Amino acid sequence: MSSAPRDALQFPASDRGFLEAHLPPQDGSAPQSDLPFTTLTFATSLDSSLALSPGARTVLSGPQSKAMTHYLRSRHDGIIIGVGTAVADDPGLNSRISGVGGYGKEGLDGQPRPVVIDPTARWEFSDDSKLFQLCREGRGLAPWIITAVENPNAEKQALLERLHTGGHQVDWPDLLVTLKSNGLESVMIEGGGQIIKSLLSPLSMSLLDSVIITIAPTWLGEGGVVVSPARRFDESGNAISAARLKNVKWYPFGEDVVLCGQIKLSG
Ligand SMILES: NC(=O)C1=CN([C@@H]2O[C@H](COP(=O)(O)OP(=O)(O)OC[C@H]3O[C@@H](n4cnc5c(N)ncnc54)[C@H](OP(=O)(O)O)[C@@H]3O)[C@@H](O)[C@H]2O)C=CC1
Ligand SMILES: Nc1nc(O)c(N)c(N[C@@H]2O[C@H](COP(=O)(O)O)[C@@H](O)[C@H]2O)n1
Repeated sequence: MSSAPRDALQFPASDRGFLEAHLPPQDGSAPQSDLPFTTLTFATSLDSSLALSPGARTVLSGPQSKAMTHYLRSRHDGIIIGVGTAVADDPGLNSRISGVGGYGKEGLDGQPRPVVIDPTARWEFSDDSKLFQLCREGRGLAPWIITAVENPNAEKQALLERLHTGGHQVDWPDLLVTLKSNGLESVMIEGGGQIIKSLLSPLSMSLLDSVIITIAPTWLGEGGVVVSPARRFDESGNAISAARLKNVKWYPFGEDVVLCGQIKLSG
């Protein structure tokens, strides 16, 4: 066993139990599907903001819920973010839980595959980008980038055309099926605001198996990156809620509260 890097996080077994019902099953009991087990997870303020402004990396999670997020990362095969998040945060997107590959264990076992949705290839990554540093240091997997490149080969072009349904909107079912067929049995989607809004649309929300949200006891104030799905209306034109959770459980976690549930699809 190699020694754990200094940024290794502890997430004790006593804290793991409550999450189990909300995570991809480990015992092979997942139903047969072309889709991966998909978890939407992010941290929000009391005024539903993910960050102080679109370009600002903002700490919301306290130490325990941050460790929880890293544990969630170790329990999924992939992490999806939008290019806005990649540009704003220069994120690492690895799991820094002690005992995971690269963190006290040889190899990269338990490390999720970072997947960046970047339709116009505007993320200007370099050797210094955190994702690439971690990969070189054996502490994370190399990212996959879902993009439209200028001169793709025929196979890649066909894939991109299938995934993009017009504008820059990814076709979520196609993307998820493609990720599963490339070996990702489970994915967690971290954000940011636009990606979450798109997933919570009526056409996409049924793709979510689990929702795990950290709520931090702070208001970020006006101008934040707000999570607010598009308004929905009933047949009479009256506004109805855009999305709602069922089977809800709340867990106090340090100063934060972690909300777990599933998307309620009807009623
Ligand atoms: N607190 C938390 O847990 C988290 C916070 N964040 C924060 O969120 C902020 C970033 O959020 P935001 O600015 O909304 O950016 P996003 O990460 O949501 O990325 C937005 C971009 O992704 C592309 N995109 C969005 N939706 C789709 C879609 N349906 N199909 C295809 N491409 C799509 C578009 O790229 P293009 O315009 O090029 O077409 C869009 O501009 C950052 O400040 C980050 O810190 C992020 C994750 C988690
Ligand atoms: N769970 C959670 N809590 C917060 O307070 C956050 N700001 C985020 N952000 C997400 O984590 C990414 C950064 O990850 P690394 O620490 O660099 O690995 C960031 O890009 C968001 O996706 N999440």
